Amino acid sequence: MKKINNPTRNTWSEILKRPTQSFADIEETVKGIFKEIQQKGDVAVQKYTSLFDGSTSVNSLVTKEEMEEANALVSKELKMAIELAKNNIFKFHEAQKSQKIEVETTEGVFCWQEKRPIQKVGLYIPGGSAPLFSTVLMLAIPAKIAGCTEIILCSPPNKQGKINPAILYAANLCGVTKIFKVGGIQAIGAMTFGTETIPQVYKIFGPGNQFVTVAKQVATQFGVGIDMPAGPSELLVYADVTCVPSFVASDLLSQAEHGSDSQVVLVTTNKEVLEAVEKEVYLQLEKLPRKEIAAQAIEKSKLILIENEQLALELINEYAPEHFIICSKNEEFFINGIQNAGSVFIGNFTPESAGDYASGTNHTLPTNGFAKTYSGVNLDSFMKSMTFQKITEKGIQNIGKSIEIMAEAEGLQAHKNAVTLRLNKVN
Ligand SMILES: NC(=O)c1ccc[n+]([C@@H]2O[C@H](COP(=O)([O-])OP(=O)(O)OC[C@H]3O[C@@H](n4cnc5c(N)ncnc54)[C@H](O)[C@@H]3O)[C@@H](O)[C@H]2O)c1
Ligand SMILES: N[C@H](CO)Cc1c[nH]c[nH+]1
Ligand SMILES: [Zn+2]
Repeated sequence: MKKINNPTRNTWSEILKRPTQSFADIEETVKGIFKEIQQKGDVAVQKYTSLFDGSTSVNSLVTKEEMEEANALVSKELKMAIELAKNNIFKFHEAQKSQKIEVETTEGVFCWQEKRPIQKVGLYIPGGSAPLFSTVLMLAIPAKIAGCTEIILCSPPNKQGKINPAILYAANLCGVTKIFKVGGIQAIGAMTFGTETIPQVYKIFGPGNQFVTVAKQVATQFGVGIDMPAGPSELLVYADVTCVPSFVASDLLSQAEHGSDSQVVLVTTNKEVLEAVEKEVYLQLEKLPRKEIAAQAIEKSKLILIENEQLALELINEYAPEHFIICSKNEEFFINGIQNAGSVFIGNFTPESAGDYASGTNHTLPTNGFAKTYSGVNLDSFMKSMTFQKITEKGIQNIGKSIEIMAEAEGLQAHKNAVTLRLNKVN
């Protein structure tokens, strides 16, 4: 872990750079694969599934038999754990439903806003390095609550052409319509353009590695919506003397183990805290089954000692972490001051893993600084707001003159006429 002592502000952006490849590094690869998918459909998808995932299976659609097999393979214990998580995620997202907003802005002028589900959605479930069946819950539950009618799912197969049974079990439990054994850039391309087998969708959701994330960003150039860039996991912890160093270390390692390109950062004003956490990280790392992956992320991670809490807060807002843990006696200061973070975890007994699995909040969150502008997945991600208006004769009399004047001032006579004709009728 790299220790950094009181970095000056002009060094922050360099220190806080993410260890992933840039958009430009990957864009051309994505565009090449997308072009082939547009031209050759399933054949191109199969070619890249074989190249990147080593699966030569021809049929990408998961069959009823495969679903039944998966159901039998998932243990009762795991099914019960999934049930608890599902209930909490459902409760939190169901509560995000909002009411129709209706306002009579001027007498006789009625404006209202209502939400409608996005009809066709595609969910991407990562499966390259770990089968993230928890992500199925995070995406399919709000999609169902929103009322999306076509919910398809893509996830990479293993070399035997199979998807992890827990992913299939969770998908079935949450009402996913169709599941396809396709991952990476080729999955995003297939959902963007549609193939003979995989339907085109209106919006693509879900996290993934840097290839998936860039592919989603490129997909927007072809008219598909995306939730947000949700790439390699990140965690920033602010800790003071009230923290438990072993807890902090366990949180840092929890995100480091996602991938060698994960990024974890500790910020503190206390040298002893910094050293105690560092020691704990290396102690715990030794015992992890995914030690090699986590070690690569830890090697690039940062331990930042900073002068005071105000500066710490400014640095954290500049970094805009996907996950932000606050372990401080001044937690209110950080809660009130945090402007840019995907999801915030407060106190010694709130591990980030709780949000990853079962507390109820969504774990599909913006990375790479996108927390400055994007929200994490929530119920509204699966809906659009539509506005409506109805104007009475009295209403057009009340606002018509203003519209005529404004239209004339913009030089748009036809706009003015649309009002004048009506005013002539009612006056
Ligand atoms: N931000 C979030 O909300 C969030 C949530 C969960 C997971 N994640 C992140 O998701 C990621 C999951 O990554 P993963 O790799 O395990 O699974 P993945 O499913 O995202 O990616 C695997 C796919 O990547 C493609 N691929 C691999 N190497 C390639 C190459 N050289 N060129 C082109 N394509 C290639 C393959 O097609 C493969 O199917 C992790 O980085 C994790 O941190 C983020
Ligand atoms: N931490 C990930 C989001 O960055 C989500 C996840 C799923 N499973 C475990 N973790
Ligand atoms: Zn995680």
